[in-house]
Amino acid sequence: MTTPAHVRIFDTTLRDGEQSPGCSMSPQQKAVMARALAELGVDIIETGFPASSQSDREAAALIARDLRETTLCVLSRCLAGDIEASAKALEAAAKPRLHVFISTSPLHREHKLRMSKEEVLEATARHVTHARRLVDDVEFSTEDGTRTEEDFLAEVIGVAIAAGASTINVPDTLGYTTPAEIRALFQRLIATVPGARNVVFSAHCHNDLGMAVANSLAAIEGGARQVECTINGIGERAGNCAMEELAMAMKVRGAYFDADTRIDTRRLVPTSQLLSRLVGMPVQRNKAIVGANAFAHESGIHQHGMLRHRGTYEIMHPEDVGWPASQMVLGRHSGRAAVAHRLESLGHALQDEALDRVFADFKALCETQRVVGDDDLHRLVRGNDDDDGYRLAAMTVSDRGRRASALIELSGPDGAHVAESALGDGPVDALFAALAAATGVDLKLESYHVHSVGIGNDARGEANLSVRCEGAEYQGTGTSKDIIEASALAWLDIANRVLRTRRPQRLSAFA
Ligand SMILES: CC(=O)SCCNC(=O)CCNC(=O)[C@H](O)C(C)(C)COP(=O)(O)OP(=O)(O)OC[C@H]1O[C@@H](n2cnc3c(N)ncnc32)[C@H](O)[C@@H]1OP(=O)(O)O
Ligand SMILES: CC(C)C(=O)C(=O)O
Repeated sequence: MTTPAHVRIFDTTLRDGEQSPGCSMSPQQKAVMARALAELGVDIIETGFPASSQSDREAAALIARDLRETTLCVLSRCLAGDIEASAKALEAAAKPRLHVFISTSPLHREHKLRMSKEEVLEATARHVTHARRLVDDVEFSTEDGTRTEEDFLAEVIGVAIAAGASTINVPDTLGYTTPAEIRALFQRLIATVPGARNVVFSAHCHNDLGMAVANSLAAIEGGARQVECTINGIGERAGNCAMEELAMAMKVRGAYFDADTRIDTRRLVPTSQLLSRLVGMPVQRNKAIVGANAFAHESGIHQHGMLRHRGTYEIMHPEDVGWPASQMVLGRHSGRAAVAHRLESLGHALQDEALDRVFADFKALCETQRVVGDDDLHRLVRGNDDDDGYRLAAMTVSDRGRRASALIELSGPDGAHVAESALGDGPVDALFAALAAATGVDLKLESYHVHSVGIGNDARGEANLSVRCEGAEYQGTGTSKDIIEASALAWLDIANRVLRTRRPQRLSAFA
């Protein structure tokens, strides 16, 4: 048995990731993120581009004081001023790396740099040599390398190695290559460039065609022993190779790649969530590994399989990436097995006709409600002898003046009416405050989206809320021609469920 090759994880969330529009971080935010990345087990952290801003210089210094075990890297163009600014920013680092890059492709040479091949070769030799005089560990990148003539790419890399670079990064800057191409490119470069076997080859793949992770894995197959990636795949345009996906692919398919990383995969979800909070960019629910749906199962056939053996529909354990557990979400696609299982775990061991009746009611409820929660199931077991909670009777929302105001009237559970008004920072804020005052339910809003469903005259606004209340998470939906009313209905959808959970549960007629 061979020992799996170690692939270094070079995290560029704080440099290329930060180039994602709207994702700039302050030096303090970067320091928090850098610590999380070190705890995650990354080998190298690229903290920024010192020549570009005071913030990047401060971040490099702040992180250098804090992290003594991780290699800290900063980026520079082939310009003496950039390299000097980078070396200065790295002064406090225990393990500094200076990263120098230049474009090599014909398009970039001609239109961007306006340099000939000879000038690119000369700049590479001069600036890598300069960087090496200041810092021992120098990485060199051939920007747009995968769109470069291969013989010229090999020549530039040879010059960089001769000048002292110990890591050679070949970026797929535009996310243009394919797995087969990049695998073969790395194999040929490593086999033919003089000195290539004495340095570490690195891949830096962008996601313009959605292939960044596949291309990075293929580069590893081709001999790359460093991969540059970001948390949540953030980065320029469609982003960079997503570290969580790469690390889990290498863990789950370890035998196939015969290579591993030092990533503590149980920290992937917390680190992803930290970044999402720091840059204010939510992770899409269906994102592999770290998306909220990555281990959630809704359809009956899958839930039935999962109940028999989780391996039927899961290739990894949610706990291994930092989620507490898999989720069985009950909705329109769920079947009897999952509903019966959930009912049983709630103390309602129903069978035969009793289960048939509750399951039929469950399916009917799913026609109007996307997700059916435990309180809904309790209610279905009891039969619909209960009231349906608060209903919206009237609503006036005004956004004139300095603060918005809302006046709402609800018909209450016992037929009584309740009216409340409130001010807020905007119409929805005022509306939710009035609803909270009227129902006595305090919902902590986590996300709020409104979108249109249907087309033409049939179009309606659908509001989706995610909230926390009394230690539990809830999702609510409301639909109306008026998006403010849809928001009120979504809010009441949740509040009524919260109120039901507060009532003592009556014994099930069927249990
Ligand atoms: C693929 C990548 O991710 S590359 C890294 C991208 N990151 C950044 O751009 C960091 C943020 N950038 C900045 O703050 C600014 O662009 C700065 C400070 C770097 C430069 O600002 P400015 O001096 O105003 O230049 P500007 O951004 O307009 O143009 C870039 C210049 O760098 C030159 N350049 C680009 N890459 C390189 C390189 N690798 N080596 C040498 N020069 C380069 C361009 O040719 C252009 O030069 P010119 O002004 O003489 O035509
Ligand atoms: C500068 C290099 C490493 C880069 O970010 C790219 O080419 O995408």
